[in-house]
Amino acid sequence: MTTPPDIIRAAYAELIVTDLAAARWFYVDVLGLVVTAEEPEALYLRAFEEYTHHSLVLRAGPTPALARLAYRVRGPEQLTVAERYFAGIGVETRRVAAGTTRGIGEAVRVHDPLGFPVEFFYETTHTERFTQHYHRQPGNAISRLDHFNVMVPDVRAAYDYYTGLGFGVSETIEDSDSLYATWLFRKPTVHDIAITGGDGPRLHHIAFASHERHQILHTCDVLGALRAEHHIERGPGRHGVSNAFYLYLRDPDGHRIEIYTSDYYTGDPDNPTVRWDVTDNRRRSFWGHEVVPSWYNEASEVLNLDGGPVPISSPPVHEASAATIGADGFGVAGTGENRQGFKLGHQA
Ligand SMILES: O=C1C=CC(S(=O)(=O)O)=CC1(O)O
Ligand SMILES: [Fe+2]
Repeated sequence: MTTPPDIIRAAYAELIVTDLAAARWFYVDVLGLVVTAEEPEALYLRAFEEYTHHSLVLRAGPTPALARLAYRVRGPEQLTVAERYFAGIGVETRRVAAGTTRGIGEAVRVHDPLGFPVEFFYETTHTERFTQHYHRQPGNAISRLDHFNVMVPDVRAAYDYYTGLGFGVSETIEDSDSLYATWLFRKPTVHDIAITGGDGPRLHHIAFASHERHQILHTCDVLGALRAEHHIERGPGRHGVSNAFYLYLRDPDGHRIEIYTSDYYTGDPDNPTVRWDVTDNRRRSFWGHEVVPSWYNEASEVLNLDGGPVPISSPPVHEASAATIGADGFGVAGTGENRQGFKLGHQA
């Protein structure tokens, strides 16, 4: 196998939204993201600390979906490295010209082994960093994109794929015979990508980071004041995994967005992996709050490199799921066509 591309970090995502005006209200008016560029069918948004052209593209389309996850690589020469690596593992690989996405240079796009549309790029149009433009920043100012979270039927296969790309493993949720979830990084924080077990390939969420917990709490107050509290899905709260203070929102199309702060540094080569037992009810919510079932079973479809939907498959039903355990939040009673609803794990 050839050398993998030198990935720096999770850099941007492109989401398909069915009502661009409604999405603009959510991401710009409510969350305060900065509009770098605006077209009749697309918005290019960035957070206050970012100087690359965008970290989120919202593109109008018929069905809500993830069009692309994009990682920035360390230099233009890494595009050829990426082409060779992904061709070597036998996945569809395409080089696209500069400007295929506004503000992004030449890039390599792949339909990765997990079924996700992923882009690797280096060149990007620089924009003004608004880090100290406090006069522009709302009370819930978001600083930067932090990570992607993807839902896949085979967590172990995703773990192997991403560690093969040179990602470090910061945390896991596991028991003696299963890996339920894992968090992997290239930048020296807890993760650039998290893997959640479930029907997939689907996008679980895109996460942005704020500097302060009060900025996250302000988003909750803003949504309450606007009578838009239904956009709050889970939290605010403190994660066990990552230690971050979190809030999960659903945008007008149902895409999940996390706002997150206070995780930790992982940049030393001997950074230890934190392994959570799946029955530890503090793993997802450190204060023991139950996780709402929608967080475990709803996620966004993904598109292939031609913009068509990618078929979804289900994970094998874990024998432990037949019991009511904290098997990562819920067990699925029964099997096959007898699958019942979901059982929430017992909160010890
Ligand atoms: O960013 C994250 C950090 C922690 C968690 S969890 O709910 O604590 O597992 C979920 C998450 O992947 O969104
Ligand atoms: Fe997250």
